[in-house]
Amino acid sequence: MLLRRVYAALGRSQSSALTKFSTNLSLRRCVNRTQLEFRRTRQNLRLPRMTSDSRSEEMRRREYVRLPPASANKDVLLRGLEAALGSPFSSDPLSPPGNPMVIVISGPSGVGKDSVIKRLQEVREGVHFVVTATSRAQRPGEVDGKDYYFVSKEEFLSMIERNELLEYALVYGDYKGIPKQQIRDFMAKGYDIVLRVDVQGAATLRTILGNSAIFIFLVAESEEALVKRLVDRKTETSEMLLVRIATAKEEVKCMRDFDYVVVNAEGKLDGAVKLVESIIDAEKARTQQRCVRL
Ligand SMILES: Nc1ncnc2c1ncn2[C@@H]1O[C@H](COP(=O)(O)OP(=O)(O)OP(=O)(O)O)[C@@H](O)[C@H]1O
Repeated sequence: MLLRRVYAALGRSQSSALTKFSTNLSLRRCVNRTQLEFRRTRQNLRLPRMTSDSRSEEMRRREYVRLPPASANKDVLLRGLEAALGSPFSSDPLSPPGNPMVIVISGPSGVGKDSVIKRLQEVREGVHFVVTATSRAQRPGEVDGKDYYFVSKEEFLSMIERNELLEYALVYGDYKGIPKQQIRDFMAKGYDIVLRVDVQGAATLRTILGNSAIFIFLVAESEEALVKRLVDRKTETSEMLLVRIATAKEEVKCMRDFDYVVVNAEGKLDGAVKLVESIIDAEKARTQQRCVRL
């Protein structure tokens, strides 16, 4: 229909004249393509050949729609083009609205998950880091609703029963889980959601969310760098370090199950955060947006 209008506005003679005299190669290609598409559309839709009635209607339209010359006043030219096309130009955005998304950040212990997320929240607006619910006792200095949602074991079990958790795990005798409602609430406000889980948690989330979420695997630049970082943190005993390092060696093998890998190199935290931001931006530019349903 639109192509027919264009043809009506141009008229066959003008159309071929445009093709003949256009020195702009891309415009010529565009015109050729338009003509080809018009022919194809006609064939695909099996549009009826013009009857004498429809032909006279086209003739009438050609008389009414007189395109102003390109040298005309811009407003006049725009109105003329709109009239020829039969509808006003819309100022609505042409790109799809960037859906709020769920970003799962995982990686071996000590790689810098907390550091990257903390920095990401400082430099980027519209990102909500989901506060995990836990049945663990509150430690001095921890803030309820900021570090964790502290709930009793009974409360946690009833949350499981009511299917209120996206994923949960029993870690050293304490429950930890991701409340679904918090994700729904913030997504409804347009926030992108960041989840921080260990590698096993990420595998569970992949089963639940499939490709609707983005999975990012954080790594250090080398095994040696990771070990040094863990040692420097001075939060683990030698035995705990041994377990964490052995686990990390296994976890790195899961990298291929993730969508992206981001290197958090020594002293280059901002570089890693920038790359995470670029991933989010690129995902927002996808023509086929991921869509999380909980
Ligand atoms: N790019 C970096 N360069 C140097 N040190 C870093 C970098 N990123 C993080 N660190 C440091 O490494 C240590 C571990 O970081 P962090 O606690 O964020 O890791 P994590 O992956 O959240 O660990 P865990 O899973 O054990 O909680 C911290 O002392 C942090 O300050």
